[in-house]
Amino acid sequence: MQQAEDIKGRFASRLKEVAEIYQQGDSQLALRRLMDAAIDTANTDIFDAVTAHIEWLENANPDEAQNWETSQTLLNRIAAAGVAPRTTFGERILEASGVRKRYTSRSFELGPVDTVLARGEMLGLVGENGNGKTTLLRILAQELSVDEGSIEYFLPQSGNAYDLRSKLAYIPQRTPKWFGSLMDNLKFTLSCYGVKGQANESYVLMMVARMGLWKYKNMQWNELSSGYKMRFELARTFLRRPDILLLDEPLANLDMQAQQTILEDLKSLAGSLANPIGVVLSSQQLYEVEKVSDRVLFLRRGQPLWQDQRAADPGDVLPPEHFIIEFETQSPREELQAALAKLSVEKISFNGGTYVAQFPVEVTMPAVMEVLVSAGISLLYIRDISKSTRRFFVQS
Ligand SMILES: Nc1ncnc2c1ncn2[C@@H]1O[C@H](COP(=O)(O)OP(=O)(O)OP(=O)(O)O)[C@@H](O)[C@H]1O
Repeated sequence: MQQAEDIKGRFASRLKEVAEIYQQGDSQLALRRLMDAAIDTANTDIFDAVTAHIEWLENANPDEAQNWETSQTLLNRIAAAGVAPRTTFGERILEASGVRKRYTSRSFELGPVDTVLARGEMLGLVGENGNGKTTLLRILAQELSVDEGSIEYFLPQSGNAYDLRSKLAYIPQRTPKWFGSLMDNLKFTLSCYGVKGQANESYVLMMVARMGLWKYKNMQWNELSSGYKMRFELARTFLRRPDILLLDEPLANLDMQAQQTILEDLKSLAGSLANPIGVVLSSQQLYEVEKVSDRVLFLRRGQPLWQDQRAADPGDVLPPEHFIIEFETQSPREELQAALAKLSVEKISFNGGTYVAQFPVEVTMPAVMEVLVSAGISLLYIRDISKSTRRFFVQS
């Protein structure tokens, strides 16, 4: 009961947030958030109203005021329809303990990996090529067996291996080619779950709109770019309503803008109020993944390093022990060392074109900037990586 009241309150505040985003003038983002709320209603009349709105936006090219007026009516309808939660946000759905896998032919060993995943949570798996990300994802997807350790899934009605597999969605790095139109493929997927007729059409169109595929709905596989192929895979996967989504390098071949949009979309779809899911995604795009993930696991030569190595539970985030920056400069190294010595620099290393400097934890970015500027050192780039798993990349 308490949970239902809580979700009602959160739904209302999400709708309020959408209205605020419209008023701030970011109508693209507002529309995506409006669609997330619409999907949470699980109401096909609402889906039809939203897709009619998308069609109108495409054809009528309204100004901001007209757009806001019709969007507001839609928001009121979504508020009246309400949210129908199917699962509980935040409950633990996966627990891996002491997972190990060996490939003796390559003398590669993964693990031991211990981790947990909750509904609505995103776990980022980062590391350079060949460090075991795909192996771990495939183990979590039940595609590979473990040599040691165990994985427990806490999912309803997943008593046998087939039921469990239907609740886990794994999107590999290279997805297979499909035939026919994008729309027909999505309709077929949904019909396999027993959704037929008008309800099928309404739900698929809603998902097509949400994933930014509206203009591409009649296109075929070879007419879509890598980014839109990934969007199609995500649409198809979300129609299956998995409990756990495992994605291998979904950002590969995408430009920066497309990477950001996919990550934000994943985050908000995972955090759905009606149907929150757990997401694990692997990537080499460390900063982008860190921005949206609740936790990050860094893999180096199969060994897991958590964002916070001192935490008893991988979910805990403790304050950093050092202040660490990464930067680029063309100034001489001696000048740099002399300037940073004023802040009791503990370590300076040069790694792949960038410097990394470690200081006592009380040092701040403005203090660093001040000593560098007064020593006449010009910077090409600077970033605080005290909390980032980037510090593991540079310590190897
Ligand atoms: N089926 C297999 N048999 C033997 N060795 C394998 C197998 N699959 C992967 N490996 C090896 O295990 C190591 C980890 O590979 P994995 O694909 O898990 O890493 P990754 O971090 O996902 O890298 P990538 O992004 O390149 O896939 C690599 O050395 C790889 O060559």
